[in-house]
Amino acid sequence: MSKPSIVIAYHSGYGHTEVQAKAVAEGVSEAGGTAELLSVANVEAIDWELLAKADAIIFGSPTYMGSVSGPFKTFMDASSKAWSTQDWKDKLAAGFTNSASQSGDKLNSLIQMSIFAAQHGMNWVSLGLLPGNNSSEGSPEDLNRIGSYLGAMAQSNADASAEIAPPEADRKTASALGKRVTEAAIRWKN
Ligand SMILES: Cc1cc2nc3c(=O)[nH]c(=O)nc-3n(C[C@H](O)[C@H](O)[C@H](O)COP(=O)(O)O)c2cc1C
Repeated sequence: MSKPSIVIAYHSGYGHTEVQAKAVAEGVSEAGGTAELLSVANVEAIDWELLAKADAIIFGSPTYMGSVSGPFKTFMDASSKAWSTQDWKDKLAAGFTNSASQSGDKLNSLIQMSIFAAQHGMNWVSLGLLPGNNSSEGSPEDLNRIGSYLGAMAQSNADASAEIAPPEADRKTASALGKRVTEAAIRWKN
């Protein structure tokens, strides 16, 4: 069986969400998938063919003003052409987001992505990790330290560069999402 093709369609204004996207890609490769990083920053340059051929699409956006970023929303709206022909129907989907605050209303971005995937007839894959850092035994180094279920969340201090933010725990959480989607895609293809 050929390797599942997983496209990571993301926007990142200042590089932090791109770090998360690259960590997702690492998880995909580790689990035996082919990861393609696709920036959607320029809607005119999006490779729609690549998306149409993927087994799974993992969506990623920073949370800006409590929702997905403007460029990511432009990509969502431009995908209405693929929606009209149901190009992405029955593919797997998942999502990740990053913002400065611990919450920062990141959940809203993941909800937007999951509804977007449903409109395309896709099957949403959750994060599949228990929450970390939620007991006296926990620590900020825990996997899923922010305690998300719908997708992978990351938090980047507003004054920290993408060299150091988001921190390692959030990068590992993003990799775990890439791994989970790839494993699901292998089962889905069988
Ligand atoms: C226009 C704008 C709006 C933002 N809104 C939020 C927000 O609603 N919640 C939050 O926690 N952080 C917010 N932030 C902070 C970003 O989410 C954070 O800096 C993130 O790491 C940026 O990711 P990027 O480097 O991939 O663009 C906002 C930043 C910008 C530029």
